[in-house]
Amino acid sequence: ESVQVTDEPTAKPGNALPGKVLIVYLSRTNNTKALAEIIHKHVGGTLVALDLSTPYPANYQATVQQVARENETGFLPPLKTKIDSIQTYERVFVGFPTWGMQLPPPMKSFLRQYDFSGKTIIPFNSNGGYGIGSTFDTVKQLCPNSNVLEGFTIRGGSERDGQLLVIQGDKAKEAETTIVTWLRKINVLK
Ligand SMILES: Cc1cc2nc3c(=O)[nH]c(=O)nc-3n(C[C@H](O)[C@H](O)[C@H](O)COP(=O)(O)O)c2cc1C
Repeated sequence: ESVQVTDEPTAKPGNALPGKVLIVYLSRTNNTKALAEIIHKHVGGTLVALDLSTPYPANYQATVQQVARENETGFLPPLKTKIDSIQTYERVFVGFPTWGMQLPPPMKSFLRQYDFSGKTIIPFNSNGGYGIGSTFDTVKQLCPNSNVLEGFTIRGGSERDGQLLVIQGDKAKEAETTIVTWLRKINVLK
């Protein structure tokens, strides 16, 4: 089962808007997880890692090939993670890497599995240097009755080139600064 962490923001308490927040992220090499933790520090809420019933292979190339097949066939991998009382959340942050220039299949599973009507959806992304691809557009397509806010994207690792967790140390501090600027711009932080 995934670990769920619920608490108030640790940074500048009182600066986050009222309303229950859920932060759900998919992360293989922990770059997107680092972004999720920064958001959680400032906004609070419930932090949840998206885990699969059957994890992807450890091997990178095997994973790339499996994801390509899943994208071609529209296969939605079953999730181990279950969210209790999703209807109680007003704002849902969804974090994911770019995989094959698309939204990773497990995040497609998540967005298809629950009803996000009337909620605010806030995407965030890390990628290997090729950008968001179609990921943000797919989030909008899968949440037609939600208010999807401007997303956040940053360069993360490049597993293909042996770069795993990059968003740490000075890079995590830089990411925090740009994330806080973005959260203010989209009016999630005062
Ligand atoms: C299966 C797979 C496919 C990927 N495809 C892309 C891609 O199309 N474009 C890109 O910029 N990065 C791609 N990447 C790199 C990841 O987006 C990047 O390393 C990201 O920071 C990983 O996030 P994570 O550490 O949270 O797993 C891919 C990585 C994996 C594992």
